[in-house]
Amino acid sequence: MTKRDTMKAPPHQVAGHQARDGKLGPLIDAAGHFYKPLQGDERGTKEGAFYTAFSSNKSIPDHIRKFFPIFHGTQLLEASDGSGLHPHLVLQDLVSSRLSPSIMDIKIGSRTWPLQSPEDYINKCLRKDRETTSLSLGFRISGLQVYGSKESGYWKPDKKMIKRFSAEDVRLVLRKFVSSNASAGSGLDPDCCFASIVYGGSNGILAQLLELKAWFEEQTIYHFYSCSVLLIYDEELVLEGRSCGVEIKLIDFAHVVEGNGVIDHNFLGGLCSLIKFLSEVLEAPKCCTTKACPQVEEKNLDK
Ligand SMILES: O=P(O)(O)O[C@@H]1[C@@H](OP(=O)(O)O)[C@H](OP(=O)(O)O)[C@H](O)[C@H](OP(=O)(O)O)[C@H]1OP(=O)(O)O
Ligand SMILES: Nc1ncnc2c1ncn2[C@@H]1O[C@H](COP(=O)(O)OP(=O)(O)O)[C@@H](O)[C@H]1O
Repeated sequence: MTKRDTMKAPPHQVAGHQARDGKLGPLIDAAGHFYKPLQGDERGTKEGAFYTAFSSNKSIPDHIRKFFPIFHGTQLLEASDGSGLHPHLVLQDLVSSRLSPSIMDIKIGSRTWPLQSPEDYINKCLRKDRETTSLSLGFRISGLQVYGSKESGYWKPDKKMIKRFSAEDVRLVLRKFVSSNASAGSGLDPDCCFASIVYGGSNGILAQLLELKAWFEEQTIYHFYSCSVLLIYDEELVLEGRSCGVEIKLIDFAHVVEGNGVIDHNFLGGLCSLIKFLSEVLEAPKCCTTKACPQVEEKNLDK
């Protein structure tokens, strides 16, 4: 059996290029590695160069480094599209240790392209920024899945639907992401059962985003265009009242450029906006009364 035979497309990928229908996309192995193929043109090289420089940059504090996937170098592997050997970034698989992960990919920044990009690329990105909430909110949802139950599986809206999300849809989806009744086509008002444990608390997503924001208020090394924050939690752990599986991670560094002593206002602005939206969910949680959230209540009573 070759190494490629033991690999598969990531079952929990929520956005980006996918290894299906003979296309080039990421692969995972059973040892917890996520292999991202270097994209053609200069994007792959740029992302590889970013990971290499970032990994050895001593000025990155550990409490910030933990928000980035661990980088294990590059490897030549049989590509998912059958085109033969292709260089892949070997990254930490951020979700392999989870049973039923709920994940959201949020592309940060009202501008997703660096100033020095070619004109046709700028036009393409500008169109997407205008058609989505990037320009109006400073971020856009690129993909998501929310775990429902063994029976209902995941709510994973398709790409076309996600691209049409308005600001109001984003508000709703951020509530659904932490609700126990967020299944497909569910017309129910999201119960936000998990909001306080996933978004709130000292280890929750808001606290982590604020830690990241504090770094962005100071760091002038990099400007992160078209980079995403992944929000990840595992309902199994949250139902046990544990916030340890709640994480944010930054991914997608194909368009990172040098900061040259200037604050990354574009990323920082998007981050502040996202923080505001999540705070609003917590301020009006409409949840976790005994009635609305029996599962959490039962577990807590058992303790
Ligand atoms: O190729 P497309 O049109 O699917 O665009 C990709 C984007 O998909 P989208 O349609 O915006 O959801 C894709 O976005 P997501 O990761 O899916 O949010 C990336 O922006 C990708 O850019 P790169 O790999 O970072 O250079 C984008 O690839 P490039 O446009 O840079 O080739
Ligand atoms: N290290 C990782 N571990 C697990 N999943 C990942 C990792 N990196 C990316 N992903 C998944 O792949 C998707 C696309 O990743 P991304 O790096 O943005 O690729 P692309 O450049 O094709 O847009 C993300 O939305 C996420 O679901």
